[in-house]
Amino acid sequence: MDLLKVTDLNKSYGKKSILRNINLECKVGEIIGIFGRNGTGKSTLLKLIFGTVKADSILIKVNSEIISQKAIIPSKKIGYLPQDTFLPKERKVREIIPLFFPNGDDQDKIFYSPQVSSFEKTKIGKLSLGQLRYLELLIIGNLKHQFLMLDEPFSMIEPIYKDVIKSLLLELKKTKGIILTDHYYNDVLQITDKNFVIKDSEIIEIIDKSDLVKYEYLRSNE
Ligand SMILES: Nc1ncnc2c1ncn2[C@@H]1O[C@H](COP(=O)(O)OP(=O)(O)OP(=O)(O)O)[C@@H](O)[C@H]1O
Repeated sequence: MDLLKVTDLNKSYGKKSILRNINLECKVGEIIGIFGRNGTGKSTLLKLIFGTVKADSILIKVNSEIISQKAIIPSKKIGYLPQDTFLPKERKVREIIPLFFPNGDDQDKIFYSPQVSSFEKTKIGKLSLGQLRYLELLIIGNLKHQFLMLDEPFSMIEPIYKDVIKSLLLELKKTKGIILTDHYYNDVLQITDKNFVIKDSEIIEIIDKSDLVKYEYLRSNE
């Protein structure tokens, strides 16, 4: 199984240490959840692994191959779902899909995915937040990357689409490794294989929800 290994990751902004001595691994077939209070560095961690924020130090390996931060995007080994939408509002869904997938078979995979026929004629700007996030995940998830960094895939999503997105992520993990962060911890914990919390710039593996209380992400274990 392919393995993404991040070691010796350090990031500061000015004198403020955001992430210190972070080591993290993700295998194809795994979904890893990252928790942490606002501003603890979750988005920064994903951007560092995707290469769009420069680290003070970082070693990224896919299997035995070392990949510099600059080489990550061209390598097409790691995909990234940003917190904010990246699709143009004025275009219809069915116009967008061929822009990402020139090949007809690849396009069909998206067009025939659950729910897509119900909104393929809609403009991106008119989609519900759930439809939009699901479409973004379908696009990112069907590109060829072995690993995906997903920043808040469930944020503001209505329950029906949360379930559609969870099913999609469980399907994607059969062929990819996924690292995601989201404050919707119950949804995250339902689909993850391993979980971590970032606290005081360090990353700590957690076993269950009670650890989220222990590390002061949650107030009580409800
Ligand atoms: N370009 C930047 N310059 C200076 N500080 C920054 C910059 N980007 C992020 N930060 C700081 O780094 C810290 C981590 O930010 P980050 O967005 O990674 O947090 P987060 O854990 O994803 O938060 P949230 O849960 O609110 O999304 C914050 O204190 C933020 O203010």
